[in-house]
Amino acid sequence: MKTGIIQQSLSGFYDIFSSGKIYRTRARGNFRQRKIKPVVGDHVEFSAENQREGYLLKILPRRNQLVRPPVANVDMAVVVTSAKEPAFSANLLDRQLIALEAQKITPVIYFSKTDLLDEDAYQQLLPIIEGYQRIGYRVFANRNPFDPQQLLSLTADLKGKVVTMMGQTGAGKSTLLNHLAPQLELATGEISQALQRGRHTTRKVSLLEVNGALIADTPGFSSYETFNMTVNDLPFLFPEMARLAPNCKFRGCLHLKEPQCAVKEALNNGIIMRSRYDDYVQFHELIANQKPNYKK
Ligand SMILES: Nc1nc2c(ncn2[C@@H]2O[C@H](COP(=O)(O)OP(=O)(O)OP(=O)(O)O)[C@@H](O)[C@H]2O)c(=O)[nH]1
Ligand SMILES: [Zn+2]
Repeated sequence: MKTGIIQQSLSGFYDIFSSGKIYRTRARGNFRQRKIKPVVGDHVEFSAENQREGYLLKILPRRNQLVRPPVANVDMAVVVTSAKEPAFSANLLDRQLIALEAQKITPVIYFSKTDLLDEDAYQQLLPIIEGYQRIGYRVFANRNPFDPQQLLSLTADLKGKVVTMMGQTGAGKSTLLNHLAPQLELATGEISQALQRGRHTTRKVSLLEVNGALIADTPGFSSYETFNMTVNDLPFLFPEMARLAPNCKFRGCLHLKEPQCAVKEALNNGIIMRSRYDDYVQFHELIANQKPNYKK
């Protein structure tokens, strides 16, 4: 018995990465009767005499699972955030960050198009960059988005992880992938095409090996989806607020109107970014007013 990660799922076959090799397997008969369908990124047990005909035996518990693209056990997402064209939006960035926090996927923030900013505009971006760094996020925001040193350290962060790209259309996801993996020119050509194609087209999903990382060849879930967390979970998806919550007078403090709230105090002392807090309040209201779509 061997263990590995499903790299690609294609008309009934599952290609599995295991100790540097790829094994083509099929699901065992009894497997199909169960409800659970293997997806790319699944950690699995399988048996194989050779690399061409093996059997997928068992899916190990999933840490998380994305629907678009269908990938399990995603470790990290690169949030490609445009500094200009389209203009930087802290609100959009925060939406993406909480969606990732909710799934326990580590965000990495990569600012694209910083080369298009004039010096004044770049200086204005610096406190924002520092703000996100203070929260604890890894932020890449070099003046030159394709600075070789920056690309190397991003590559180092992704190494050994299952990664998906995230970011609004036009942010520069495929451009970044092309820079991370110029050696994959053909494959990344396919990526660009795949990204151009409509979202409604079903296509195969695979994890591409890029400098030791496994990167989903289609971008991650959209941040425009409805918020699928509760108002009580929301404060925990802002790490800087979650850290302070134990100091609030009330347990379960939502940091809104409650007295002796450590988060509000930190906000007034300039420790918590105003834009983050405003987004928190806005998301809270959106969730509170959202009609549950899973119950009839
Ligand atoms: N100057 C500059 N242009 C960039 C940068 N990143 C991307 N672009 C340009 O922005 C446009 C959009 O980039 P893409 O990589 O296609 O964006 P995407 O996020 O993959 O977009 P979708 O496929 O629509 O989701 C292209 O014309 C890129 O050449 C950057 O850092 N600097
Ligand atoms: Zn509070």
